[in-house]
Amino acid sequence: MTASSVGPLQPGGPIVLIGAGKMGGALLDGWLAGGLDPALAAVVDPGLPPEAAAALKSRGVALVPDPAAIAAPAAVVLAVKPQMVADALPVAAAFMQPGAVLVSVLAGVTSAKLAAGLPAGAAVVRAMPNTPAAIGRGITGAFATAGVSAAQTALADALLKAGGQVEWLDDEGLIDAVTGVSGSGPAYVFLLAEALAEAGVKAGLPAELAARLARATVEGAGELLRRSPETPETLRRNVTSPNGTTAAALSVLMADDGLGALMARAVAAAAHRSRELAG
Ligand SMILES: NC(=O)C1=CN([C@@H]2O[C@H](COP(=O)(O)OP(=O)(O)OC[C@H]3O[C@@H](n4cnc5c(N)ncnc54)[C@H](O)[C@@H]3O)[C@@H](O)[C@H]2O)C=CC1
Ligand SMILES: O=C(O)[C@@H]1CCC=N1
Repeated sequence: MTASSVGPLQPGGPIVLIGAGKMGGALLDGWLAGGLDPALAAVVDPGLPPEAAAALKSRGVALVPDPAAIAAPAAVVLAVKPQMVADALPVAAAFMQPGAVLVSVLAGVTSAKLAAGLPAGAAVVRAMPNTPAAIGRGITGAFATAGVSAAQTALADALLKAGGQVEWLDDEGLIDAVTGVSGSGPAYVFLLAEALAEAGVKAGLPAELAARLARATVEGAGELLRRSPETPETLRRNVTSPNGTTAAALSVLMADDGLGALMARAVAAAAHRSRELAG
């Protein structure tokens, strides 16, 4: 498993996005911000709110219900809910002309299940991004099936990298754990901000002040982690005076039944659900 190299976003043909909700929309934003010609982006999403559809059109992105309207797509990106895959996969299949690569971001839906609904021999990449992709700060785990060419892998890499870092996986089975760590992970961090604010209220702070303190603390710690060469452990130790206040808090959080055990259970539950969604 290696981090991929940086490559320019040169699709060499239209990119069809099926499902432009939170994740698909974040990816599309990344492609456009990364310089993708809007004329090369097409969206299929019958459920898009009118204002979202109008915003796409005003950016020059076509809403395309008809596969015949798109000549030789380079990639078809599938970003509907896993529960909608039976409806959306035939739509994707209709756009999958020879040479196109399907990139799926669906949690739990295996490449074998995707391939079974596509033209024989279709190239499939299974990916698990996360919502910080909306600001180019996401991280994606991706797996390319055997039929994906080097050029198609490079295109998928460039499309996913528009949302941040990409880690290519040698084993599709790792995607369930990737989902538990980074796919779902932003929610854990947002929950930390919520829980810290609630704890502040319980400790006597006004709610709005507690929310501001908690939010800025999560933001600041995340940014420090980003900019510092130090490990999370060293940064944690830097906060912790011997026998001080942080040590008192960490004796709770790092107890045997503390955050480590809780996080392990949470990630295992997400990975288990990902395997369940695979059916
Ligand atoms: N939201 C997240 O943090 C992440 C989501 N994912 C995956 O991304 C996928 C989408 O999730 P969200 O964006 O959160 O959901 P969402 O509900 O925001 O977006 C799904 C979109 O698909 C559209 N859609 C439904 N049926 C369709 C069809 N037959 N044809 C075309 N479009 C159709 C809906 O109108 C909607 O706009 C899921 O499979 C999820 O597992 C992956 C990583 C992170
Ligand atoms: O909750 C979910 O199922 C999706 C996949 C990872 C993040 N959101």
